Amino acid sequence: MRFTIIGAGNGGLAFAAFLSKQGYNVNLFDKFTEIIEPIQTNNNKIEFNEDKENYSVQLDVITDNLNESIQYADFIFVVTPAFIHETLAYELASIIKKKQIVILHPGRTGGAIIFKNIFNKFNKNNIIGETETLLFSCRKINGTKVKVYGKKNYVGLATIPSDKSVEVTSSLNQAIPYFKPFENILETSLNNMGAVFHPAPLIFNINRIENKEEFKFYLDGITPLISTYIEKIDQERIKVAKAYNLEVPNALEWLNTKYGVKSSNLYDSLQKNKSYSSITAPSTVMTRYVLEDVPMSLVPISHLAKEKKIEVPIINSLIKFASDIYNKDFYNEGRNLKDLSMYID
Ligand SMILES: NC(=O)C1=CN([C@@H]2O[C@H](COP(=O)(O)OP(=O)(O)OC[C@H]3O[C@@H](n4cnc5c(N)ncnc54)[C@H](OP(=O)(O)O)[C@@H]3O)[C@@H](O)[C@H]2O)C=CC1
Ligand SMILES: O=C(CO)[C@H](O)[C@H](O)COP(=O)(O)O
Repeated sequence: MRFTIIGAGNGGLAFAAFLSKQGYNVNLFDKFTEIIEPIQTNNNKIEFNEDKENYSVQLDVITDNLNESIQYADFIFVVTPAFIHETLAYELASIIKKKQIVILHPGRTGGAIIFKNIFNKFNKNNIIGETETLLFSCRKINGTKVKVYGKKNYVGLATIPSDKSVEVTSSLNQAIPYFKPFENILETSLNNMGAVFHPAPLIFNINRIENKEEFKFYLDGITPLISTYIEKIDQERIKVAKAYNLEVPNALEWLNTKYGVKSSNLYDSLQKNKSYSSITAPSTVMTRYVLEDVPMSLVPISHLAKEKKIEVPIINSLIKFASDIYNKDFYNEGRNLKDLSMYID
């Protein structure tokens, strides 16, 4: 199996190193010269660190040429914030080859639909998959090194068409044995925990971020009251999932299955999650925690609710609040997933 990874950021570097270590052929693409240059000048070598495991690998190709990067790939992993999915889908649609499989790590809410609709315009029938979240909790600590704070026990993966989820997951698991087939992309999309964990704490701590205060996002940024608010967002997400006949875990259960954290309440569980203990708050308010997770996560969840006439007042008020603070119209700029029903057979 040959892999192309799009996005040499935190997750892209982690996947590239993980796969290269096992001898897989990996091409890494990023559009920004300043991102790829440090790796090129390091002789294509990147470093992976997780706990006591530390290794260095040499990538086959690192490039800012998308066409070159995908030439021989069986799997194309998109490991970027969801706000560039649409642009990327157009770029890929014109050059992708038959049988190449695209996997979004993650799709956030509805990423695979965005890709599928754009690929359809180009008469491309490639399988598109999306995961519920990124396998790794990780950060690049310099231009060539990634630190992995934790790996989920497993990550749900679904494809369009949905009857390919099992086959794609089992192929991928030969290389990365952490994926579990989900029913369809509605299940991955409604298990999007970024929607639950990211925007609210970010907004409630925005003054600290503007003041350049360094603090731990999950440990210090989520206090008991903020945690209670997060649970309300989570309850609305679960209500929406129920309207689509889907049972999704609540945030507490999710932390337990993904990270093995055991606790009776969400605040305590977030505090106890070792994978979260080192994650610092973003250094700027222009962060994916809002710019990705409001328009690409909360907004499509809100649209899914509207479709089923489900009330999600807290999610809607958070979208409005974030829009007012950021002086944007996230609701209208975000994903609306009006074609969803075509893809959840
Ligand atoms: N990192 C983590 O622990 C987790 C991440 N995720 C999700 O995984 C996905 C990937 O995350 P992560 O790897 O951390 O993302 P990064 O922020 O590291 O971004 C990945 C790559 O995309 C590039 N990028 C960012 N913005 C743009 C843009 N506007 N145009 C073109 N390229 C851009 C980045 O470049 P640049 O560096 O210049 O911004 C970077 O090279 C996201 O959806 C995220 O929410 C989910 C759970 C955990
Ligand atoms: O458990 C997760 C939800 O997707 C992430 O791993 C967690 O949110 C940490 O990653 P980040 O804060 O970088 O998104």
